Amino acid sequence: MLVAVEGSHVRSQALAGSAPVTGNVAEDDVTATRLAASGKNHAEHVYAATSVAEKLGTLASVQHSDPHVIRLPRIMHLATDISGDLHAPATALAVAGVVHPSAAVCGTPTELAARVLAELEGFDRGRYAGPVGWLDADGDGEFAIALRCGQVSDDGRSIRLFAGGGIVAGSDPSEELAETARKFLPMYEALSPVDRP
Ligand SMILES: C=C(O[C@@H]1C=C(C(=O)O)C=C[C@H]1O)C(=O)O
Repeated sequence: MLVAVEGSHVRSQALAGSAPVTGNVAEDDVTATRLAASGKNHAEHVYAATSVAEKLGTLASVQHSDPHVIRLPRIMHLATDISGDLHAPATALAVAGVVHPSAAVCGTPTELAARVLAELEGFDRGRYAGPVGWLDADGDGEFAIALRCGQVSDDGRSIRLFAGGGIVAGSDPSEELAETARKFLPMYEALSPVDRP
């Protein structure tokens, strides 16, 4: 979740550092313990959490939890909850505009990382990692990052899926590729012609 604003209260959850979920609880428990103890994943996570806390810190007095593991159906992540009270009234949209893009999707420092990615990636990210959410008439609302989605071609005959991962010193290219492939699974399943109950 990128940002939620309710009155003067603001919160965010930074996710970065990943490991597979198999559905075997005992195996996943071991993986979660390893993820929480992994120096490389912790370093990656700190970049993401710090970037959110710093950006939010320009608008609010913030506090944050310790990193903890959250499990999704196919993947688990290190998560840090960040919250605070806004110094001055701001809408959820305005806060999202300040916090996005965080290091989790763009790298850090933001401007330099965005420039380097534009030079090196060799393709247009399109709507990758765009914030989506809602906003009410008072400015309260909630925005999440639309990650691991796809864009249907103009002729409606193909879809291009996007997913990525945080690369830090100590990242192993083949592991990062496997992690990125895992991030596509929900979309593959949603798009699969196989009937599911
Ligand atoms: C960059 C993506 O995901 C982000 C990167 C993660 C990671 O590298 O561990 C985990 C969660 C997201 O904050 C993506 O899915 O494209």
